[in-house]
Amino acid sequence: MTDTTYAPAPVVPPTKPSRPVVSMRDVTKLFSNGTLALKGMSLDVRPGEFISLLGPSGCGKSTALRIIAGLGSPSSGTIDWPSSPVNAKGLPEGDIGFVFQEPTLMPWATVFGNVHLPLKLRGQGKREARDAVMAGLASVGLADFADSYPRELSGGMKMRVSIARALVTRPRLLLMDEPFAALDEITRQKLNDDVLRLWRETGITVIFVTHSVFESAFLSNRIVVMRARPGQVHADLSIDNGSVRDENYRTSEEYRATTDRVSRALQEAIMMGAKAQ
Ligand SMILES: Nc1ncnc2c1ncn2[C@@H]1O[C@H](COP(=O)(O)OP(=O)(O)OP(=O)(O)O)[C@@H](O)[C@H]1O
Repeated sequence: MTDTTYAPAPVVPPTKPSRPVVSMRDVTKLFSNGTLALKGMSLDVRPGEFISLLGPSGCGKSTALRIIAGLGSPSSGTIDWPSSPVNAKGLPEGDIGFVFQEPTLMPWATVFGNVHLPLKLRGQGKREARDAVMAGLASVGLADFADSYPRELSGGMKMRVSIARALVTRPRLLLMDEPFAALDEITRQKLNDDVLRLWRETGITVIFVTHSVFESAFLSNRIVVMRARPGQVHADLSIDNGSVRDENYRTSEEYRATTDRVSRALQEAIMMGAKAQ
């Protein structure tokens, strides 16, 4: 008879289920012109996720993002920000950064002035905000351009300023609505790398709207594929493959397999949207 001693089971601390950053429940959006932009959309966004909303034109990606930002309200259903302080209107206060497709910089203000704006609106003068603004500019590689004006910058640099401005208040949630769609491929890849680095360094939660299978598969650990007529969630794909998303990943078999999987889901979504027409 052998005397078998078993190693004690490792003690696994009970994981506290973290509250979602955003919780959408059965959200429908009917615009006054009769367009049903979203129907029955439910989505729980967990802390630290990088989610892409991917889908054909008109499937309601931007509408969903605006509702998540508190910039639009659902016609029915609910939207909650369970982890954020909310103001008297029930909207999350200062906890969400938004980056649009256009950098929307103030042309008359310097790069410093543009990034300072959200802090200025909170009552912080230049001197008080200086460290935060300069740290924000350094995080996007633009510390040397603080005194430049937007007209002196390339498209990619303007977008970097826009990202620094969105992050300067240290929001918990960053919403990005096709931020790189108008940029050339090389600049876009560089900015994809930068966004991933910022996501890793800050632990921020990101929701990223895109039309691009390749961009979504490179960036996200979860892809919500939407379909149109009416806009709704078609598939919710986990892309958490543990791989480091770097230059090697772009040419890896794993990335190719992921883009195939995402492409198939998108094709299905497009076909079902077309049938519904
Ligand atoms: N303010 C509005 N009033 C009326 N209809 C609207 C409004 N905003 C969006 N829509 C419509 O709602 C639907 C969803 O639009 P939305 O912009 O959310 O889609 P999207 O998936 O972001 O599209 P795209 O990829 O082309 O930007 C579309 O049919 C659009 O025309």
